[in-house]
Amino acid sequence: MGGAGMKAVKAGAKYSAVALAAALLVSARPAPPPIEWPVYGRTNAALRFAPIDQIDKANVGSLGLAWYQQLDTDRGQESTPIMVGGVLYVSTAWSKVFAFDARTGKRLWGFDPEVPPATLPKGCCDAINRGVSVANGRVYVGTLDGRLIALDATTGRKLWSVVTVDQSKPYTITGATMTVGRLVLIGNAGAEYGVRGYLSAYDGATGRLVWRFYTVPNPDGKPDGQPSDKPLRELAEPGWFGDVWRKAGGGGTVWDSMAYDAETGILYFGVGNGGPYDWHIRSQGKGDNLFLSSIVAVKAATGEYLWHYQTTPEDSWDFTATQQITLLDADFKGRPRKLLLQAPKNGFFYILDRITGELLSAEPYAKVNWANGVDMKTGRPNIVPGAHYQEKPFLQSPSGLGAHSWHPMAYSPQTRLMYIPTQVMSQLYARSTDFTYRPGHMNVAIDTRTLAVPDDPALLAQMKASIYGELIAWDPFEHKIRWRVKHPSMLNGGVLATAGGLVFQGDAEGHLNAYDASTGERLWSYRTVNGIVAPPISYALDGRQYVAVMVGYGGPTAMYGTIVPYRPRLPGRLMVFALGGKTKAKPYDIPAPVPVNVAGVSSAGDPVRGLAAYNDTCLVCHGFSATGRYTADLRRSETIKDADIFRGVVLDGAFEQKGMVSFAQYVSPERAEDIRAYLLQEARKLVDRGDPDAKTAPR
Ligand SMILES: O=C(O)c1cc(C(=O)O)c2c(n1)C(=O)C(=O)c1cc(C(=O)O)[nH]c1-2
Ligand SMILES: [Ca+2]
Repeated sequence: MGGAGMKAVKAGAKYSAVALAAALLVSARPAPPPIEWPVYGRTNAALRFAPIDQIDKANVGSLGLAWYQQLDTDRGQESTPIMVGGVLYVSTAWSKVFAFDARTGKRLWGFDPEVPPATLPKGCCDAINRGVSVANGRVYVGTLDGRLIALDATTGRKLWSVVTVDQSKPYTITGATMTVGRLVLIGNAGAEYGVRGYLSAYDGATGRLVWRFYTVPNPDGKPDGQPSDKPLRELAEPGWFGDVWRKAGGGGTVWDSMAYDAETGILYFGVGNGGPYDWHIRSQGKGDNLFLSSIVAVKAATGEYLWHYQTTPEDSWDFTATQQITLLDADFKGRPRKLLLQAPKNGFFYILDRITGELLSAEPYAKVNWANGVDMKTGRPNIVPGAHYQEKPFLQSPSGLGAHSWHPMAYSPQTRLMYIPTQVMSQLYARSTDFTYRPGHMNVAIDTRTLAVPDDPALLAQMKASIYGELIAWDPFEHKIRWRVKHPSMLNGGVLATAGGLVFQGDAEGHLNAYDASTGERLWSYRTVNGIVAPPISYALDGRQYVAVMVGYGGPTAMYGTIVPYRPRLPGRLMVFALGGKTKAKPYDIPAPVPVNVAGVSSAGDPVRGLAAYNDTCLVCHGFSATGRYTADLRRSETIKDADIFRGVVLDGAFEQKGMVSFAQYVSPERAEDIRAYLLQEARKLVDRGDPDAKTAPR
């Protein structure tokens, strides 16, 4: 018997009869052996299933906080903690890395790669990082500004660092690294801005580049001297047209998922959307634009191409196939097969034969109106007329945020269900009539003005009600949702399934929840106050099962201010739970909402031009219609009251230390004044409405 059961009994006795009964159940169970969470998806097949059952349906009610650590950043925390050798390794916003004793929470070391704040405007989605990999005594992290760094796992000392991107271009890195044998793999991001995507494999001991797989053709028409040359020449190049993609780089960033099958030596990775979005602008409305929105299989050792499956040919919608790739050996139609499962943004759930790439199943797991199913003979979606939004705007489901984004899903072999965190949201896609490629800017080539938050309270209420999140229990073999839980907001946490018959997920409102994996009944909930987007993990040490999660809301939700509940930006935390845990987290210091005060303030700028400039430059962080959350609410900012002060912030970088760097290379002084005029207009709308936002406090 390990100590865990006994500890739980003692703790339970202090609390309630229910907790005591639950803890007694625990003590009847053999203590779990040590079980690690050694890689991003727990195994390289990425089921995110923890084979530990100490915490189960009967006793989860007595789960409590064992320890926590407050982080030094209040931006989005997306990382999956890695637990090996009794140490928890996490990355945080700004690509920092920390090591903690997994039992006690004692901090062992920290590493700050000192990412320049000026990197922030190069990225779409906050200063996030999804995690490290740990192998051969080293910890590997990709940094927002495009470096790959190896640290000594014992001391956190830097061993080597290489630049993996052209830092003069708008590349960023948000994805977790992955190690396969002696190789460390890292992708990059930036398809919204204009880059060419690729995946790199480095020698983990030295940092030497071993191979690189580019996902779209070289705009110069030259070979790269890499294993992607041949498939790009033979398969991809004939399907790209015109010049716009050459300037913009084409997109196809590998910003999230990878999976590895050690038995076959095959590496799988997901490729992102096209840049710019509109296929008619990007490629003259012709060609499939390989390998955009594709799952690609290569030999891990060499990067040699094996097969690909393109989920969204003719991508015009930011439909990435970078979402989690899960490898599963299971019976499919009565025959044991090696399967690959993915729920990409486009709303279809795909099952492929992972050896041959053959498409076995493609069924919608969410509302899909851009395609009438997938043709199983050709593997192509039947794209509906009008979905390309050329004649008129198209109200599309799913939205560009995806029915499912990077937030990890989990599969339980016990229930044979896939638990997927989804978004219920449609998006009005409208053609941009005046697109010209501008280096370093957002280069999406859609009209973002159609995405404005409505002023009319009734329309706004309608919009809010139509956008939310769900956790669905998807039966991949019967194509049915077995249960669903509705969340008030979209973009909730990633998912963990455990052998205790439980599914854990955090939500945007800041609860960590445990559900019955069979029914979806909520059995336990812990209020963190901050929001959660990261996935929980579970491990066992000294006979005690732990559940760990990074807490801290952020990511692209900043764009959707008014349509998600008000959350002030709060410092992130790593929180670790166990049965009978009784640590009390210190209450957050929650700042009061700032009232709007623009009486008597005027501007010589033009608010209409200001809106266009704002959407180009400010929108991604400060939100549609300036309603953004998690960054300064510009309608309440003192800076908009004075032209000189506003210019000082926008053009001279007065708030650089907060991450608001100078935008002088993107915005002229005249345009800055137009933006100020637009912000004053939006602030006055708040005043006219009686500032309802300011009354909303965190629940
Ligand atoms: O095309 C890209 O390069 C790219 C990168 C990223 C990223 O690096 O996080 C996201 C996206 N696209 C994207 O489309 C998207 O919806 C998204 C959501 C998030 C997030 O962290 O929540 N990142 C990204
Ligand atoms: Ca994207």
